[in-house]
Amino acid sequence: MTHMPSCQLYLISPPAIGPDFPAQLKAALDGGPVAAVQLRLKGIDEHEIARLAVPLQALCAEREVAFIVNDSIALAKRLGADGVHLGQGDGDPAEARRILGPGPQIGVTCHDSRHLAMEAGEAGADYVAFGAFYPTETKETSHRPEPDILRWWSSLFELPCVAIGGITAQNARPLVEAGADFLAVSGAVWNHPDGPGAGVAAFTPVLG
Ligand SMILES: Cc1ncc(COP(=O)(O)OP(=O)(O)O)c(N)n1
Ligand SMILES: Cc1nc(C(=O)O)sc1CCOP(=O)(O)O
Ligand SMILES: [Mg+2]
Repeated sequence: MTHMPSCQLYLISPPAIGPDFPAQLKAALDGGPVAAVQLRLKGIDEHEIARLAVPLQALCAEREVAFIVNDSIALAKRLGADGVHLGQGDGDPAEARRILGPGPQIGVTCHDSRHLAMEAGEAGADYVAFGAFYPTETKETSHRPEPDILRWWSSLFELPCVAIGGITAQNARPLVEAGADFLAVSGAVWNHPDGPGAGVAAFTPVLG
C-alpha cells in the first residue's frame, strides 16, 4: 500500500449564500473533518459580509474549525477571525501581521509561481496557496500549476501549502501525493448531489 501524506480539508464558501447557508455549513461540518472554513463572498459590501459571518463564525468556533476571511484584513480584524486570505492584490502579508497581531493565520495566493510563494513566505505568510490545478466554475482563473509545484515546495519549506481550483474527491489524489497540506474546495462540496455532508465525506478516504 502506498503511503499517503496527510492532508486536511479547507472549505471555501460559495461566492453568494442564502439564508439556509448556516444549515448547509453545519451539514458540511457533520460530514467529516474540516480544518478551516473561508468566508469568500463576492459582490456585497463588508457590512453585509460581517452580518452574514456571525452565525458561520459561531458554528466554526463551536466545532474548533478555523474561520478565515477572504480579501480583507480590516474585516478579519473587525470579526476577530482566525485568519485572512490575501490575493496578490488584497494587501501585504507583513501589513496584515502588523494589523492582526501574532495569532491569526495569513494565507497568500501564489498562482503557479515559485517566486511569489518564496516572497509570501519571506513576508510572513502562514501558508501559500497554489492554483488553479483543475478547471473550475467557481472563479475565472488564468494560472494552471502542475502538482510538481507542491512537491517542490514541500521538499524545501516547512510552511504549509494549499492546493485550490476545481478539486474533487476524484481528482485530488495527485495533489495529496505531491505534498499538499490542505485541499481548498468549494464547488465539489456545495454542489454535491447528495448534499454538502456527502461532499465532505467523499474526501475522507483521499486525505490520508
Ligand atoms: C485558499 C485560497 N487560495 C486562493 C484563493 C484565491 O484568492 P484571490 O487570488 O484573492 O482570489 P479571490 O478568492 O479573492 O477571488 C483563495 N480565496 N483561497
Ligand atoms: C477561489 C479560488 N481561487 C483559485 C485560484 O486559483 O487562486 S481557484 C478558486 C475556486 C475554488 O473553488 P472550486 O473548488 O469550486 O474550484
Ligand atoms: Mg482575493
